Amino acid sequence: MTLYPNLIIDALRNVKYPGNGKSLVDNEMIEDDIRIDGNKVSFSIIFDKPTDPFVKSVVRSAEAAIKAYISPDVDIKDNIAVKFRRPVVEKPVNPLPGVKNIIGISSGKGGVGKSTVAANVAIALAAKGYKVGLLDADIFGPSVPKMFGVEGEQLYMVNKEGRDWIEPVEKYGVKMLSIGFVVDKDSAVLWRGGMASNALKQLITDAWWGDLDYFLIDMPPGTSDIHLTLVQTLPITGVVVVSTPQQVALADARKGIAMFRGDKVNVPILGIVENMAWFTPAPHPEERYYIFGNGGAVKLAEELGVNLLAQIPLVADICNDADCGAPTSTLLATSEADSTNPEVKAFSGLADAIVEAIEVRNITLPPTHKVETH
Ligand SMILES: Nc1ncnc2c1ncn2[C@@H]1O[C@H](COP(=O)(O)OP(=O)(O)OP(=O)(O)O)[C@@H](O)[C@H]1O
Repeated sequence: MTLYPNLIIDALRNVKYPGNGKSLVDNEMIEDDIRIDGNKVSFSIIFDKPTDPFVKSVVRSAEAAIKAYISPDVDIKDNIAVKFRRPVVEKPVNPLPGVKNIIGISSGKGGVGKSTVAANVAIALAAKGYKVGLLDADIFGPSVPKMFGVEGEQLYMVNKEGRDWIEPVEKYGVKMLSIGFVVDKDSAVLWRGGMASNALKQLITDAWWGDLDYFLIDMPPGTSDIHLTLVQTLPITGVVVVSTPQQVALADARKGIAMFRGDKVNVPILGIVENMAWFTPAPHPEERYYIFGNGGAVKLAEELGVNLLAQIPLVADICNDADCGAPTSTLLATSEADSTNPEVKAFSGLADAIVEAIEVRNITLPPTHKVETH
């Protein structure tokens, strides 16, 4: 009887691993250490983990297959060694080592102006001289590219440190990427959770964000798998919650805050922004009409013990400027800057309030940790 390794392999093709019904060979469970010495054959079978319930039965089936398909004279009994794949220990790495502060911009409810606030704050911070990044993670309505006038922008790669990275689009001094660049706007919401999460992770970890003072993330409204992905991918320094004065919006903001404050997530709340706090007609800048209610956000902030970072008026120009691809805060960086313009002042004041809240948070609280997956 002449024995050779392929004969052994062919016999083992008949042994199925009960865990998935595929053969030991297809599962790459046969170690490349087959030894033949006369009639004596030895080799190793590799299992994922020592707790695998099929170790014994698989070894017995392999012995039987070799005797059945080659010859009963093969000396195989007790010659099969069992090995286990080494567990892959993931080192906790900081995916954005050059980023000092990561700020989530969130809302309990859609349509309250979260993206408008994120875009204007990012641009205001850049106008004040900070290095700023903005990630539009709102898979339900990625609106930041439109607000920056870069819809349909082609993404480029940049080679740094020996590999290719996605290069964020830079406009108004802000480095920006949007889930809208990689997912068709109308179908994003139909993506299976895992696909959207993976695309988002790529925009965080495979992009060359470089050194940033503030990395803002426009989160989807409410609570979703995407929130979980974000807190598992990044140590978020703090969250800004945007709400309108309506009771329904405030109730949802309260739920959002509870999620971030929960034991499992544990991300500090930097404060609440009350958007569309009142309506001021352009010809009468001193007048305020509280069309969505008055005082609700102030009360909620007090009750939950968080800052009310700013009250932003409802002004047609805020909407028009964003629709035209040049959010109101771009005026801060131009000679058109008008210190009496209430909406420009409101966003500038909000940017200052966020800088201050981050400073206080960094002094009073330990760094946030990514939420670990088990
Ligand atoms: N203070 C404001 N004054 C006037 N219009 C505003 C103001 N804030 C936001 N808007 C307008 O309201 C609409 C919704 O804003 P935006 O897209 O920022 O909301 P959102 O909370 O991000 O919504 P979604 O969660 O659905 O993405 C936009 O047309 C925007 O221009």
